[in-house]
Amino acid sequence: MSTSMPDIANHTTAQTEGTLDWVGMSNIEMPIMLASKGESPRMVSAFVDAFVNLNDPQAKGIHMSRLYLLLDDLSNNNELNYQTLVSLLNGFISSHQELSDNAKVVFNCDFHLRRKSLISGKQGWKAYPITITGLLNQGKLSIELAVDVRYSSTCPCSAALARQLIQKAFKEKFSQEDINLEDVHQWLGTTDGVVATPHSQRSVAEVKVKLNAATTEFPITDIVDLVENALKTPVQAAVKREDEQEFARLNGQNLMFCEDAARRLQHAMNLTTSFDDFWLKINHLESLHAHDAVSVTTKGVVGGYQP
Ligand SMILES: Nc1nc2c(ncn2[C@@H]2O[C@H](COP(=O)(O)OP(=O)(O)OP(=O)(O)O)[C@@H](O)[C@H]2O)c(=O)[nH]1
Repeated sequence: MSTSMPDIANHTTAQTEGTLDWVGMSNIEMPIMLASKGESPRMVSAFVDAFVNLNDPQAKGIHMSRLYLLLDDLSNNNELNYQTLVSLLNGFISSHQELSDNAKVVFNCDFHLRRKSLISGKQGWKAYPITITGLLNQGKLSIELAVDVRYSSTCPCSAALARQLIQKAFKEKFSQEDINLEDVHQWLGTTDGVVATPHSQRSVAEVKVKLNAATTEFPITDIVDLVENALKTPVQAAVKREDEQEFARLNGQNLMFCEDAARRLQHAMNLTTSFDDFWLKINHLESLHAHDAVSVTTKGVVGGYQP
């Protein structure tokens, strides 16, 4: 049956000749069983990009269906882990002999983790947007994991300005003679006592790492833990009042410009040897401004990530 069908990709030549860096499909929707370090494999709803290069300047095109079916096989019969990702890339190339020698696959999804509340012992789900990218370029394998971690940042400048107003209100309210501990304590518990509050903002740390050859599992939870421990104020899932109060304390004790957050993370990332390279982008979605405050840094590897 299929022999009588026109096969443009095989039997036609290019109208205009030329090689192409990447040809394939993007945003393929697929459930994927994702394996990651320390977690049981779980089904994620992924958007996948699959590419090979087109080396033959005269060939009409690549065979999209072959890439799709290799992905579909992974989705149906296997789990996505370091080894199956490498096999997939090899399969992309071996299914395109004479046409391609480079392959790339990108998986985008949310990865859900149970996270503990700060004090109350409750737990809740948090979704972390992740991207896993596999690249086979001139035989060289490169696997990258990107994770977005949301947190809260309170502006140190705003905090200092608020403190100044609080000090001023205190001087206006009390004179040397009539300071009474109970009165001051009482007054501090009113909005007149804390006359100004600093602004804080929901913030996003975008982290990309190059996994090194010794890696056998995707270290998603390790990266999330590293970022959240360094920044101290991750957004929360289940929150009772005691958790909210602790969150307020942590915000007050971890005042951060976007530069502070980037340096904290840079320091934490430099302490681990698990990654060949890293790239960080800190986004403070300002509540003072309608624009964001942003900082970017990398490990500084020669020939590695560029800011
Ligand atoms: N290469 C290419 N294929 C496309 C594009 N858009 C849609 N397709 C379709 O992708 C389908 C699959 O192509 P192939 O993988 O070559 O399909 P096939 O010839 O049945 O499969 P093989 O026998 O394995 O070569 C074809 O029906 C193409 O028309 C495009 O922009 N480029």
